[in-house]
Amino acid sequence: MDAGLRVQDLSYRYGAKVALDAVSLAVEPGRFCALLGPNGAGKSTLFALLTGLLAAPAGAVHVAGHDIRTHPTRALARMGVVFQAPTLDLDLTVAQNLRYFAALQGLSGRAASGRIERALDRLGMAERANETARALNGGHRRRAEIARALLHDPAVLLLDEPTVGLDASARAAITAHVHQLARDDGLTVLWATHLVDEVEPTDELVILHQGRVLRQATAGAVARGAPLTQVFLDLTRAAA
Ligand SMILES: Nc1ncnc2c1ncn2[C@@H]1O[C@H](COP(=O)(O)OP(=O)(O)OP(=O)(O)O)[C@@H](O)[C@H]1O
Repeated sequence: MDAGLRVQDLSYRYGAKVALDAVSLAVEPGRFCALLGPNGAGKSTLFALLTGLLAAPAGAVHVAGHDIRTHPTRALARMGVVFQAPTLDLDLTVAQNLRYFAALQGLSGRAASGRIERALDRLGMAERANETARALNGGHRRRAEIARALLHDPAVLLLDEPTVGLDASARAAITAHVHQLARDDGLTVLWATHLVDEVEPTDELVILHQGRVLRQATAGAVARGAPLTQVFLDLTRAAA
């Protein structure tokens, strides 16, 4: 079974506004793919299509081999999602937040406890399980959300600008954790961002601008020895 993520010729428009124009990309298991685009590039629209919140009139999405259009339940069962807007209940503890989500997935009792423990451990959050979400800093809240997205053991993890609003050290820690999840656990990761410093040279890189894919290769191959920030600015300016 193909555990990766495949997007083929995906297009979407809001009225007359074209938000995505024939976008294709593929991410293999164990790979971290940065979807890099300036504001308005179409990243959130792409995420909405990948998660079934919007339906694409054209194109196809396969999650771990399952077509989101014909087998949405199977496709979504293999996907973990961290949306841009925070969604923890601040009055609950970290563990309670995760237990609530586990219950929605049909997991309870010892099975849920084991998964919660493992997921928190993967994000370096085990010792914070009994703190309320409100007591956590922004970085730890984000890590709790990522742990929650891993509870049902997805093959594909989508994160939509997960470091928005975090300070530099929290950003670096979260970016490193998610790279490690791809590398060590074989997760397929799609990480949307407009911040070039979150991309490592060996990452897959998809540069999205005004709904179109401008480049797709490893970050090192896209940069070709130049600073990636400059390459990104030059590409998006030239296509403006
Ligand atoms: N509901 C909507 N109605 C009309 N246009 C929309 C709507 N949502 C998004 N757009 C437009 O579609 C394009 C893509 O927007 P989208 O939010 O997907 O980009 P983004 O890359 O996620 O941007 P950001 O980084 O600012 O979140 C933009 O030009 C945006 O103005």
